[in-house]
Amino acid sequence: MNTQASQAADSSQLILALSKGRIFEDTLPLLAAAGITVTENPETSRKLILPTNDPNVRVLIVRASDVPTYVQHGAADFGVAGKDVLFEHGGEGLYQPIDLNIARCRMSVAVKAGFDYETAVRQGARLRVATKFTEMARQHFAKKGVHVDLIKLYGSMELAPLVGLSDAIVDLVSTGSTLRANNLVEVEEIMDISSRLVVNQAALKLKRARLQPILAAFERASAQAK
Ligand SMILES: Nc1ncnc2c1ncn2[C@@H]1O[C@H](COP(=O)(O)OP(=O)(O)OP(=O)(O)O)[C@@H](O)[C@H]1O
Ligand SMILES: O=P(O)(O)OC[C@H]1O[C@H](OP(=O)(O)OP(=O)(O)O)[C@H](O)[C@@H]1O
Repeated sequence: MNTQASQAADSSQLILALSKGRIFEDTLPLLAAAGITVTENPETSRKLILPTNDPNVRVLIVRASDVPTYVQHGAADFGVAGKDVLFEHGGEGLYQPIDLNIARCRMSVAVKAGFDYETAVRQGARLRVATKFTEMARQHFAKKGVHVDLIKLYGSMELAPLVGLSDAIVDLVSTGSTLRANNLVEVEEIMDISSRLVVNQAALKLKRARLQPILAAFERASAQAK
């Protein structure tokens, strides 16, 4: 077992997986409610394992889409991940007790202004859809009975319809300003998105005494923030 995984396996140690940016920022107040302060800032530190005020609690800084993988394999005991990321991962090996109501947005279909999406769908056209969220898109269009060719991208999805790579995109929308700035319009909302706490199923049993007060504090703090 590697060092991180063996740290996670030590029942006195708790390892939390977080991504930099909005999830890290929005999780800080929840950690504070559990009496935990992260003592280094991932925006300025190059460290990937951050200490906290509690010598038994450490934070792993990972890509947002990698959080479920670290927790599933027990390299982290718990983590915070968006519903979008969990949907793509599938949730295997993860206990998902709490919707933290942070990083709220929605998953939507968007097209270039002027593209008649409704007519294309009604006429049974085969649509080219660019997205990072291929599982979400696959299920959405299968449910609607729309034939699609999915084009996997890893970011800047908004560009695809502008340069003729796709007819539509499936992406996250919050204020809508990225769509507006790129002359795109939202034509369908697929689902509301927020982030959830995810816990390794073995850690939940073996470290229940350590985890339970933290889960309870997260639950109280996220309910207050609603
Ligand atoms: N504009 C937004 N407003 C609110 N929440 C958002 C927004 N965009 C994404 N999110 C949520 O925050 C999560 C983390 O987003 P973030 O931008 O930090 O990671 P990412 O760059 O999409 O992931 P990766 O690094 O794995 O490609 C997303 O999975 C989603 O649930
Ligand atoms: O509706 P808005 O408020 O404009 O937010 C939507 C944007 O937010 C996300 O990108 P993000 O800011 O996370 O950038 P990234 O995809 O490069 O990480 C998403 O992929 C959209 O591009």
